[in-house]
Amino acid sequence: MAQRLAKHWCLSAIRSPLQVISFPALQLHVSGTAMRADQKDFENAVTRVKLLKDPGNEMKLKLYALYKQATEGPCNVPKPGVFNLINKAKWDAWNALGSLPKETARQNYVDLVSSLSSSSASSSQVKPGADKEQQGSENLVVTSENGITKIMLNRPTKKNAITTQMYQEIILALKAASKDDSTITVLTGNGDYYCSGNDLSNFTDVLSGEIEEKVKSIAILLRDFVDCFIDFPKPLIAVVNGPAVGISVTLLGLFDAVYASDRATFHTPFSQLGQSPEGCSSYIFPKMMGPAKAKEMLIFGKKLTAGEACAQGLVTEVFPDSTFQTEVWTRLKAYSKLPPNAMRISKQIIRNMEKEKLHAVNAEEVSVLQERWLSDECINAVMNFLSKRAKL
Ligand SMILES: CCCCC/C=C/C(=O)SCCNC(=O)CCNC(=O)[C@H](O)C(C)(C)COP(=O)(O)OP(=O)(O)OC[C@H]1O[C@@H](n2cnc3c(N)ncnc32)[C@H](O)[C@@H]1OP(=O)(O)O
Repeated sequence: MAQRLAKHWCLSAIRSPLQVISFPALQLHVSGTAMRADQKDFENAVTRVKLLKDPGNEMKLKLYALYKQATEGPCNVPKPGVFNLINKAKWDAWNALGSLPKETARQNYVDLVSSLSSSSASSSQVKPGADKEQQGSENLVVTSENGITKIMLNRPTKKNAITTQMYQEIILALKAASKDDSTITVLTGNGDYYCSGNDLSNFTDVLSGEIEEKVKSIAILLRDFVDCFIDFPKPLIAVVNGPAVGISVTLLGLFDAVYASDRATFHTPFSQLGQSPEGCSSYIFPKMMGPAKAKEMLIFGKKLTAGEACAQGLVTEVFPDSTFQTEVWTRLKAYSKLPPNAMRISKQIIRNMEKEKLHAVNAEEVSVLQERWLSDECINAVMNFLSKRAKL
């Protein structure tokens, strides 16, 4: 099964064969190689590359070619047939490296990943300063105004599904918000959905290396991501503008207030996806709503309406969709004027009782999920979702 998935993932790494087939032969010489990359640097780069924002087909081919050259040496496998577009493009890229020594390929690979990492990190850096500051990236818009930092998921055509790049950007945005001069922080979505959860294609863009490594790097990312919510020091409010799925629901237990439109629904289809709960929900949900209701959601995937979620304690208050934004933002503006230190201290005293426990729960949930992601049940469910939408 793992092999079947690897094949599927590798194919989906290059989605547009016509685009890559015209890619010119390349002989890559990245400059700035004063420091020689050792095997450890190379392995780190292989792990890091899986967390990068999609660099595009051209760059993927460069990375692929350098990886092959660094690990196997010059290309000496038969050229794929003319109709095998994807593999032919990959073969061409590798073959174009000629007799480039393995060590140089390894160095070039490490340098290339470093340059991609720094450009992707700088595009999501949060800058201090002006009152209405626009930060983040295309998929995550961060603004700060009138004492409120707003982090908005901005991928409405994909129902705000969270990519690995977005997880990293949210971590950076939360870290910056914890230090900026705003009083409260808000997470919301753009468009008709709040968030459709984890982007299911996060598991598919394997360029090279083992699936197990990819899963390991996503597990580390997930743990860091949830840790940020556990440790966030200021009042954190979710403005749930529409349906919420998966991790966007489970995380709500770590917020200080959850305001929902009456159009919102709350769905955690983990069993359907062959997965298990995260976001500390396995601990918080039973405490919050009682074990019976929590299990209906987390084991059987029962979808709740906003009214039901409010009755279970997951949502603070529900507003009619027609007046949702006006009513909620009026409320938030008033909260943002409360004394910030008092709010932080009150949050701290409540959170500190449980912080250690929450970190332990997070670690345990992630470790279970890491195994789930490699299970037949999970692989089949993800492939099923993606294959229905495949455009190739
Ligand atoms: C760091 C790792 C964390 C791992 C832990 C997290 C776990 C989870 O979050 S589990 C939950 C995962 N999410 C889902 O299973 C939801 C999957 N999506 C759907 O079921 C549906 O798309 C929908 C109910 C959210 C919306 O249905 P509908 O109104 O019919 O709209 P479409 O299905 O046509 O979606 C429009 C567009 O958006 C893409 N999309 C939606 N959700 C996701 C997603 N989670 N991942 C990737 N892509 C998603 C969908 O494919 C459509 O794209 P196009 O076909 O390109 O238009």
